[in-house]
Amino acid sequence: MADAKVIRVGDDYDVVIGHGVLEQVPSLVPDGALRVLIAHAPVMTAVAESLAEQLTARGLQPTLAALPDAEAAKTSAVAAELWSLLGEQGFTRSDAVIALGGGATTDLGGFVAASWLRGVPVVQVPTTVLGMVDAAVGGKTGINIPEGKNLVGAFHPPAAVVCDLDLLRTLPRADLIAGLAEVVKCGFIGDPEILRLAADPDAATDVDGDMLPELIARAVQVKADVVAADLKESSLREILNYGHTLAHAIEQVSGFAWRHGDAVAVGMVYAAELASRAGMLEPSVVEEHRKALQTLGLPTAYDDDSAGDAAAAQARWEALRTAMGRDKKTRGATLRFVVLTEVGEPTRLEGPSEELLRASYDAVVG
Ligand SMILES: NC(=O)c1ccc[n+]([C@@H]2O[C@H](COP(=O)([O-])OP(=O)(O)OC[C@H]3O[C@@H](n4cnc5c(N)ncnc54)[C@H](O)[C@@H]3O)[C@@H](O)[C@H]2O)c1
Ligand SMILES: O=C(O)C(=O)C[C@@H](O)[C@H](O)[C@H](O)COP(=O)(O)O
Ligand SMILES: [Zn+2]
Repeated sequence: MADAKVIRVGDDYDVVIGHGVLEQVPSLVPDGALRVLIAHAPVMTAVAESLAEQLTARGLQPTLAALPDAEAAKTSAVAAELWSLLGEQGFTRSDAVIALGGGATTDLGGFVAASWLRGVPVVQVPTTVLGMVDAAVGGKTGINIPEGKNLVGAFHPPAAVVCDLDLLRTLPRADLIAGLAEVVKCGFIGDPEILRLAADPDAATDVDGDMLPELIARAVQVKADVVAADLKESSLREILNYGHTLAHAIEQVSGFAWRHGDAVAVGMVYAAELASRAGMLEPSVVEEHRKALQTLGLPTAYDDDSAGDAAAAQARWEALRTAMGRDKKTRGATLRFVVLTEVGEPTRLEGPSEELLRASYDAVVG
């Protein structure tokens, strides 16, 4: 096994990043656990079974639960099924959950751990780039409801996060690239060196090279520094939500046909357009967003499918505008956006006018 990198989140837990680090998972299950739920993405069944064997060899009692794929896992029905399973199996407060999969799996697994007996330990084992750099780190857990994305959830920091880069070998390229949107986000909000490194798309997407682990580690470091200072998003943590106001609306309105990372890419261009039109950001930095994202193969425009139908286009905008009103940064009727004044300098834009919201949207509609 090549050297693993370990990033500590505050005084709380480690994020282990490297090839072959999956074997560390059993030793990271907190002492005192007897029963361990492995909630996993369907594609991770073989990995989950092998992990279960390792846990059994250590005297633990694993239970496997294959979740529905992707966003279909993040529902109250799936959470309720797992609560029943934990109840049937007699999981106590010293028992633990392992979430093994992409961000949807770690969000759901984390939420079940947060809510079972008001909180049992969770070891997060992300298997997508997005899960490694973002979803599994920082303790935001949650599910979707018909009214919106991530509207129910809890802050529940993990006991450990294990990012085994070997698992990325089977990840479809489109999902790998979507995960890089959150890496680019970290470049724009906190570590501009990421943007320089990510300008080489071949290196950035090579699972066996040195660049992807470097990008993953840098993005985790940005997130670790932020959540260590402001776990519950009283203020600073909002910067991790850069691009997410429109992104979550796009995901919701498309019925989750859009990948989260792809939507975040468009959402960042939208936030940059807003800031530029509000006189807070140089237009050249808006173009820098488009270039950084397009270089990696990420979308920078939203195709609203209205094909010249003005009424359909207006209805789509209204649906997105309603969904943006449910963003967690909104206060009362006031929309609040994370925007930049320059690369690496995030701030907030509060209560932009409807005209500004719409003009910036028109600038990102493909
Ligand atoms: N809690 C947070 O802080 C946070 C941060 C960012 C994103 N998120 C959430 O994360 C979710 C997006 O995560 P995602 O992009 O990982 O999507 P995902 O979990 O839906 O996974 C994408 C696809 O990849 C498949 N997959 C996962 N790992 C694989 C592997 N190693 N090989 C082959 N296929 C694999 C999955 O089965 C799925 O079909 C969204 O729900 C988003 O809201 C949460
Ligand atoms: O960790 C955070 O804080 C983030 O905002 C990270 C985001 O990338 C992530 O998508 C998060 O789930 C969004 O949270 P929400 O509070 O807007 O639902
Ligand atoms: Zn995100």
